[in-house]
Amino acid sequence: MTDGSTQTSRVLGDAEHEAIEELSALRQSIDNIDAALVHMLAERFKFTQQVGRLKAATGMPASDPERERVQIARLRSLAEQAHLDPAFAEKFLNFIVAEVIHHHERIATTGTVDPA
Ligand SMILES: O=C(O)C(=O)C[C@]1(C(=O)O)C=C[C@@H](O)C=C1
Repeated sequence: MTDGSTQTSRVLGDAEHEAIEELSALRQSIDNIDAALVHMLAERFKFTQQVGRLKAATGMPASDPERERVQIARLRSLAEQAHLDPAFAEKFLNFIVAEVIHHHERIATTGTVDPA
């Protein structure tokens, strides 16, 4: 067919094809970053479990609000430099630290972070 509507739909088809290719490439990079985040978080939790065992063995409290204050100030500043919302960076750290504190408490009471 040579009418205008068929021509329009062929051009749109090419644009859609390019958009799908671009979306796929962007998603590959997002998947790589998500994988890196999981690996980095796994390493962080390995270290915090060592901290939990140290704190439990020596009777130190699970949480350290002064340390958290310093971490939040540092991450907010890094986030600003990186053009990431500092409020999001703070929420993200708080979310992780809350889980770490649960782990510390479980280590102190049961000796392990594994659920009973
Ligand atoms: O540094 C500590 O004392 C920790 O227990 C680790 C950690 C953290 O995940 O960064 C967790 C809990 C504390 O309140 C402060 C920091």
